[in-house]
Amino acid sequence: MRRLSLAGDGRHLLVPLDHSVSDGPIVPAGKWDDLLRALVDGGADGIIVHKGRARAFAPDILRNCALVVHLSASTACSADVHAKVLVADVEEALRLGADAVSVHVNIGSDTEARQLSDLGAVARSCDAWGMPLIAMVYPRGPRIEDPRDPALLAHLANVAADLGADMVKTSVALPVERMAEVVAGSPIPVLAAGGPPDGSDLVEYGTAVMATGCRGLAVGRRIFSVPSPASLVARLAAVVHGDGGASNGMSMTSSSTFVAGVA
Ligand SMILES: O=C(CO)COP(=O)(O)O
Ligand SMILES: N[C@@H](CC=O)C(=O)O
Repeated sequence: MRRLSLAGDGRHLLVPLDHSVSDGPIVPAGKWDDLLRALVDGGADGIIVHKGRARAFAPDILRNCALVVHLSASTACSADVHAKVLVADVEEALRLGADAVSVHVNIGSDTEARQLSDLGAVARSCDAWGMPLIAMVYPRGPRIEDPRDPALLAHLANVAADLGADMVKTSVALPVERMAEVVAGSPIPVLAAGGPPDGSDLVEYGTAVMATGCRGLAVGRRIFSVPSPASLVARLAAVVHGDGGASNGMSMTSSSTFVAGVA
């Protein structure tokens, strides 16, 4: 777990890059190494990728940035986009040099039961190998009325903890201040997933989220779609690791037609 926090303060700035499976290319194929270098230079604590992608970049590119191998997948083309399935296992992640693995569970989806079973099985394997497990547990599907409800999100954090995850990554409550209730109800550290739902300033949002007691941020498209990811990551890393970040005002304009938007 220490490898997931460069400052050793138990806080984490993770950059999920699993969108290439769910939604399509996030940057041109030839730009992946540049993106990774920018994230590392900016001070990201870790990246989250699928197994094939982890094989595709130079092993030394991450230096002391942690590698989290994501074990779940679904695509936007699916009849049920919320039906995540396991596409890799802990042993494969170990062979790739992963510092942790992540599993995605959509609570409230039609396939929730199978996804919970998958999380339990991966947790068992993580326990056997001493592999840290991040559970991405989201309220998504036909039975979810308010995906930003703090009580619901606290329930999800407990699902993650009780099934054996070391950290839970989930949606942020609205209003953001009420994320403190989720954190207070969670036996394990909570990572806030995604950027502000209204598309507002990411650094200000991250500051407000960290103030609720979240142990870190996991932000993908609001980072990889800006022209200068390194400087944005540096500002977010400062927020996460404690000095509150530099001044706001960086352009959040998307640089391309690749995956963009907010969670
Ligand atoms: O956690 C995430 C993907 O795994 C969040 O990604 P975004 O920040 O792009 O919404
Ligand atoms: N983990 C996310 C991927 C990017 O948004 C998801 O599958 O929904």
